[in-house]
Amino acid sequence: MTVQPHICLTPEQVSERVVLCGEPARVDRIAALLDNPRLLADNREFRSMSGTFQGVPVTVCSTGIGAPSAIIALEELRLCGATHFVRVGSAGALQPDIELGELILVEGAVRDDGGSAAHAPMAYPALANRHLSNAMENFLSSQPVRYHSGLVRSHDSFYRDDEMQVCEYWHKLGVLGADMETAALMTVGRIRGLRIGAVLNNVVRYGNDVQAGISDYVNADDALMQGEQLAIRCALYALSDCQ
Ligand SMILES: O=P(O)(O)O[C@H]1O[C@H](CO)[C@@H](O)[C@H]1O
Ligand SMILES: O=c1cc[nH]c(=O)[nH]1
Repeated sequence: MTVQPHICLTPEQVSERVVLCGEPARVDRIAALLDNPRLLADNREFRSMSGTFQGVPVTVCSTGIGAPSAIIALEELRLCGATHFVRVGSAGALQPDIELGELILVEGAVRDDGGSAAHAPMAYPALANRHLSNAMENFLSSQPVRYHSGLVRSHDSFYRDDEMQVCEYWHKLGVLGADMETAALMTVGRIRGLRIGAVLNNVVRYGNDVQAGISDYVNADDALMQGEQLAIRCALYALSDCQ
């Protein structure tokens, strides 16, 4: 029985289907939608719970902020037998028509992070698994909400001196939003033969203050929490439905 060093889990505890999120507290909110939820481990940024959704065993694990810890979680969960992963994350919009609490279904990610670069040259794409994406699209198109599908940019820092110019650059190229882990998960996941999808909740309007937006999310603003709940349901339906 090998216990993985960071997530502190064994293969006996981990399901094939996993929901990933950055924030440890979000693990509890995701597990609240599972039957028979139970805490598995809580070490550093890696909090994990398990349960079932519509009869399908699901593990939920937080990855912390940024590519390095996301890759650690992904690799250790893979070594425990996980195969299908959906990231339920938050993002800042890079387009003005994306409202707070609206979701971005990620087709692929710009690899502007350092973690994925440690695993593959930059010419290698970061793409979502089409089965998981189709399942998420089926779910979202059945809901009375607006959502967006396309590219996001994964980065390593909000606090660059040229942050505004960087956002404008990717905005002009039609990228929908920014997060910090999706590109690394999709790159490393693809190399390892895993299925990776991502659905991101917009917590910052394009051009608005990132720190204020993230603070509203931390303070459980209503629209942002509704977006999160929808993203969680979307991920769980896709994981329980997808081959
Ligand atoms: O809300 P999570 O899933 O952590 O995602 C986003 O929020 C964090 C930054 O505030 C980064 O991890 C970014 O990717
Ligand atoms: O603007 C934002 C908000 C959340 N996460 C990001 O990476 N960027």
